[in-house]
Amino acid sequence: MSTSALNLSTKGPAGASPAEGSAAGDSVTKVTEAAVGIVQRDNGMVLLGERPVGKPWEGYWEFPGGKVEPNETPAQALKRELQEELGIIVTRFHSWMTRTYEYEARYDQSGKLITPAKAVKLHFFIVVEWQGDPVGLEDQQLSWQNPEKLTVGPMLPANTPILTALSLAPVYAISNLKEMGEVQFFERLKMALENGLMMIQVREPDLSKQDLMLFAEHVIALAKPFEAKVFVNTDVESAQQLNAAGVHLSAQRLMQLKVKPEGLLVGASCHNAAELAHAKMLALDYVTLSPVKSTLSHPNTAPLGWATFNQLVAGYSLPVFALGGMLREDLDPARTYGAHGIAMQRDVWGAL
Ligand SMILES: Nc1nc2c([nH]c(=O)n2[C@@H]2O[C@H](COP(=O)(O)OP(=O)(O)OP(=O)(O)O)[C@@H](O)[C@H]2O)c(=O)[nH]1
Ligand SMILES: [Mg+2]
Repeated sequence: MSTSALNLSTKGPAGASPAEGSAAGDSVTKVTEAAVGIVQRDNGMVLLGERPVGKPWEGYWEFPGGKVEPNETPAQALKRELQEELGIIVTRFHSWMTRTYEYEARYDQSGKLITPAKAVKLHFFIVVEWQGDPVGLEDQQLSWQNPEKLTVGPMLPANTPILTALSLAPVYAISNLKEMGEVQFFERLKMALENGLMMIQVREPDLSKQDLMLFAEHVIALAKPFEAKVFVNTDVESAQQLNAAGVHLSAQRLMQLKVKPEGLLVGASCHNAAELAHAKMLALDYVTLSPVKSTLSHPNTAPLGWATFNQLVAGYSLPVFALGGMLREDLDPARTYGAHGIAMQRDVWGAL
């Protein structure tokens, strides 16, 4: 059934009392915990399923998964749900983000309650290896989708930021004009783009404002045919003026920001729990967390190490790029410690 045709409203009609009572509809007393699997192929395509008829939000598309049962960890729930719903055995996965979402009650035009208000805490996992071919064992339709160009819908409303997060590639390159010089930098950038680099940050604190704008313009022009995203480490207005995919805020700019700007992606540099909490409150699109290892860029800062990194990002709601002394081979370990990906200023330009 197509739910989009129902003309649903999230509020009861003015003056009408919902047939099943507003107490049942509006009050959220407990939080439902669920484990959700982003089953992802090497080419980035993810598996979506349509919620079956008879379930709340039937007809909406979601990632496979379901409720965490008592005495079960979210990871155990993930494995069980994916076996029950898809018939696959999950063999390798990373815990990714944890987000809470409050669904408002929905009523039809006569005021009858369709789905009650509900709070969910979703534990997302990226599933990278599994046995068997996924089959819709609950009569749900399945579809492999490019998260940036969905051809099915509507998606469950909680999942919009999840799709944005999935549009951020796991390898994030930071410009290094100072050490490489212009000729080598642009040569390596072109090579990297041809080899699949999709996320670039222009970060050149030593350039004048005017030179930074010119440099960023050039990087954006080169990245465009590859649909690679360029984030500029500057103020929001300058990034908007450049028509960059996003802005990357320093920790200082982050802590001064009160509301997330609209119209571009927004990421920020974090180094501690307070900065992570502020980025979460603003619902930014991603953060970097550094320095994980000791790094040439910040020789006097003590590295966090993977254990502290892991503690800081456990249960966090935004995608986190590990930064600081990262090598390309750190991507896998970074993901096992809860990172979305890794950001690099040096190794990425040499190894591609
Ligand atoms: N599986 C799944 N659930 C999601 C997603 N996004 C989201 O808000 N949810 C919410 O998380 C909860 C998970 O529930 P589910 O309906 O899949 O649970 P389940 O498989 O255990 O179903 P059952 O209770 O009918 O046996 C629901 O409240 C659902 O609305 C998503 O992408 N995938
Ligand atoms: Mg389910």
